[in-house]
Amino acid sequence: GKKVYFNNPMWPGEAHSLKVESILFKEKSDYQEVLVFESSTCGKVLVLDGILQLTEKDECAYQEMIAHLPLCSIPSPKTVLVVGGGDGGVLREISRHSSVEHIDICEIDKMVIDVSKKFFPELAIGFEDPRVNLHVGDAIEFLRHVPKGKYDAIIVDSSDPVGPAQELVEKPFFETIAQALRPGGVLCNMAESMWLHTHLIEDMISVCRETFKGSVHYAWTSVPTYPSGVIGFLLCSTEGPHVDFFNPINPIEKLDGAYHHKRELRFYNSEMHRAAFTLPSFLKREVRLL
Ligand SMILES: NCCCN[C@H]1CC[C@H](N)CC1
Repeated sequence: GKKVYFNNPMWPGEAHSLKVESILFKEKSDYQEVLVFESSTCGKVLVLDGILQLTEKDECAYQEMIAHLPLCSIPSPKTVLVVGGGDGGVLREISRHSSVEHIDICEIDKMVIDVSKKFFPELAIGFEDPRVNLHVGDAIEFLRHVPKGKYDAIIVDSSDPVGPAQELVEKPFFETIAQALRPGGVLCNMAESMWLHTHLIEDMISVCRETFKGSVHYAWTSVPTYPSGVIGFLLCSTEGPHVDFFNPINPIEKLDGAYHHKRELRFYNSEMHRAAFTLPSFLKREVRLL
């Protein structure tokens, strides 16, 4: 029959295509168009406003890295906040940490949560953890009412800074994150592709260097279906007890919860953690990490 392909916009003039078997869901929420389709090669795919968010095949890389890079960098994370992350995948990973007692998640679009529960049960299982407190709303508003120094770790699992997530890369937002973290607390923020967004990364790093007086580092990993096949993370710590992001003080291998929800880790381990912070020379120069 007719070949139907979804084209994920990579950068002007570039796109990554996935063959579509069938469309499973397509509706507009109050914030964006939500699309789910069955692909020929990567399982089910979640798309928001035409931009690929995750596929069943490689979501493990993104969700495991964005959750364990921060949580394995501090001795005993207890309180965690997730900004975005409405598909539940990051929650699934956080719940591997038995030291965690309280998880807040602030997702602006309830349709993303409902769609994930229906089509991505292996991710939405994260919402079943009794430590999870769901807040549906704007994270900027949510963070305004958070007591100073409440969280050990904050994970910003956002979509691209266009549309609903635009404000999540601006300085005021990072300032509210810093005040919500305890001394020596950590932020892990999705930070785009080193091949496509070096100026955005440069801007984010300079804002974070002004805002987080501990340390600021860029890490990256392979997610084949993301633009250019890689995605980055900004790891920041507030002033206080030193955080050595390069050597996990709380290695996942020693956690009993490493095997959780009857699901083993598929991607993250302590070697991948260390490797994630090694950077190509062009990036070191671009973001003045030389
Ligand atoms: N929990 C999955 C969220 C995915 N985050 C983003 C999707 C769009 C990409 N260009 C960047 C990561």
